Formats: sequence, structure tokens, C-alpha cells
Amino acid sequence: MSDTTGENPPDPHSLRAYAESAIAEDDALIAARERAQELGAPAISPAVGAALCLLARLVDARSVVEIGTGAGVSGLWLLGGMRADGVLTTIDPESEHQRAAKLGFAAAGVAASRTRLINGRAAEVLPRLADDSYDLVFVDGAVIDQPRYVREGLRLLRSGGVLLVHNATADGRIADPSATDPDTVAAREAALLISEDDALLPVVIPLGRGLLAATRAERPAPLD
Ligand SMILES: C[S@@+](CC[C@H](N)C(=O)[O-])C[C@H]1O[C@@H](n2cnc3c(N)ncnc32)[C@H](O)[C@@H]1O
Repeated sequence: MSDTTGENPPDPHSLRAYAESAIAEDDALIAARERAQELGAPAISPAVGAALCLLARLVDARSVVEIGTGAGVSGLWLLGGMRADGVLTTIDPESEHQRAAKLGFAAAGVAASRTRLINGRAAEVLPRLADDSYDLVFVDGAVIDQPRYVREGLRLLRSGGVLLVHNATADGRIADPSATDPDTVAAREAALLISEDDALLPVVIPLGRGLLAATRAERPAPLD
């Protein structure tokens, strides 16, 4: 499994390495990535960022919620795909991380009105957000909390919206039946919540640490 710290890079000849190398980041993203490294807030990989940007564009996202601001690398990619008047609501309990993200958003020329940085724990903040009102929900907090975030994320998501869970594979352990550590169990529970919901169309995208994407399909009208 590739990681974004560079400690465990993918085989340079693998499809995954190719997918990562095919994405070029601009100066604002490169600087944000450096801040993330300094703060120890691991950022999504460039290919995951490009996937986020693409999906935000495809759903014409105006309202996005992010769990785990970090230093703003994923936020910058999401904002790049969102509508020009779209607002990113991003939650993180670490004020230092959010200060770095704010710096990165300003350096990229993002208007302050387009970001709502909420300093707090997602478990306390998410219940205050409105049902069915977000086009995209991006989950990138602790793996152990994924089931809770998926439940809340599905409540927030509008019909036709997209839920994205990063590190959905618990660093690749999800496919190993002998792995029963708490993170892997939590990642399995989150994946099951999604796969057992008939209204969702899910896919695991094997980029970065694994991105689980699911859209809430608009239900077809019943036949007479
Ligand atoms: C992997 S980093 C996020 C990286 C970011 N999404 C990016 O790609 O640039 C995880 C972040 O989750 C935050 N976090 C930890 N506990 C949290 C919680 N209970 N609620 C929300 N965020 C949390 C951490 O402070 C950290 O900044």
C-alpha cells in the first residue's frame, strides 16, 4: 500500500505509481503538502486529490463537508472541483492544523467566504449539520471512527451526492481475514454499512490509502 509520507513508496513500475506520477500539483498544493509533513498530518496522495476534484466536479458540488482538515491538501483539491460559489465545511480539533490549512487556502487565492473551518471533534460537530444538504462528504479522520462518520455522512448527503472514505482499507489490512485489530474491524464495519444499503452504489478506488466512494442513487419511480 502506498503512503503519502514517502516511507513506503509504491513499486515504481506499478499501475499505482503511474497513477500518482501522472498528477502534477501546483505551488499552493506543494507548499500545503510541506506544511502537512511538518505538522505530522499525513495528506492524501496527488491521485486521491485528483479523484476528489473530479468527483466534486461531477456532482457540481456547492456544499461539501470534510472530516479531518489536516493542513488543507484535500481541501484545496476539493475546492478546485467545486462550483465557484461552493463552500467547504471542514472539521478538525487541532487548531494548528487548521491555521496551516487557512494559510494554504489564502495562498491559493480561495476567498475566505468559501471555507468554513470548524475547530472541534467531528462526533460533536456533525450532529449539528443539516440532513440531506451536502453534495459530497469526505471522511479522513481516525479509522476507528469511520463507522460513526459514515452513519452521520449518509444523513448529511443529498440524493445523488457522494460519500468518500479515505484509508477505507485500514492500510490494506481489510482484505486479510486474519486481521482483527480495532482499526481493521472499524473499516470493515464502515464498508458493510455502505454495501448493505441498497440506495448506495459503492466502489473501492485503489489509489493512495484506498478510497471508498459511494453515491446515493436517486430511486427510480415505481412502475405502475
Ligand atoms: C489524515 S489527516 C487529514 C489530512 C487531510 N484530509 C489532507 O489530506 O490534507 C487527519 C486529520 O484528522 C484530524 N482529526 C483527529 N481526530 C479528529 C476528530 N475527532 N474529528 C475531526 N478530525 C479529527 C487530525 O487532527 C488530522 O488533522
